[in-house]
Amino acid sequence: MLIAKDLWFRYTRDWVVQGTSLTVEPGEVVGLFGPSGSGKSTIGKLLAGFLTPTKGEILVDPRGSAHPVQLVLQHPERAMNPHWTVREILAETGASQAEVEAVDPHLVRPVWFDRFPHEISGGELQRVNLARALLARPRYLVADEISASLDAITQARIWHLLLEQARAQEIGVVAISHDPDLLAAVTDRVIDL
Ligand SMILES: Nc1ncnc2c1ncn2[C@@H]1O[C@H](COP(=O)(O)OP(=O)(O)OP(=O)(O)O)[C@@H](O)[C@H]1O
Repeated sequence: MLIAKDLWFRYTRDWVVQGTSLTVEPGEVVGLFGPSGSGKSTIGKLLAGFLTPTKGEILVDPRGSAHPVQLVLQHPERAMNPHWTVREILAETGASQAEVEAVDPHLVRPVWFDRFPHEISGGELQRVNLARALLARPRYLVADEISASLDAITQARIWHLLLEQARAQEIGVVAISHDPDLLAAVTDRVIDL
């Protein structure tokens, strides 16, 4: 279980996260909804350990994973070295070549392995980003607006692939979005900030 207990956080003087608590079960998909500036991305970064709460605590059952909570962001190109091929980007997780080549071909098409990020589309690059997060064998995945800049068909495809992997590997997912229709379609329940 991923448990956040009474989280408080501020970057400067004002509190951005004020006493948020949540739990995510293995395999559960929980939505985080709220208006712009309500602290959704900050909570995502706290859950993934990119930020440390000013008050409160986060408890994670790692179940054997060295990186139990992975964060996937909206702009994959900002999270990747543009001079690396897709193969090198996936191997950054410490995965062997055999593990990289065993990635679900529905998620990463083998013809992309030797291409650079600018040689595949934005939706395809987001699939590589997702595959990289999954190769780290997370128990929980925080998906922060991962499909916000994609067209409806690509958005549906990404979520279908993510949910399929999450179900198969019992990964708990926190889906951050300002789109209530998307959250209704992909989550088991939604926390409204
Ligand atoms: N690095 C930072 N330094 C200072 N303030 C920040 C920083 N990052 C975010 N903030 C502020 O924290 C508040 C919450 O931001 P956050 O990005 O968590 O909100 P959000 O709900 O994800 O918003 P959006 O839906 O617009 O992405 C905002 O008022 C923002 O200006």
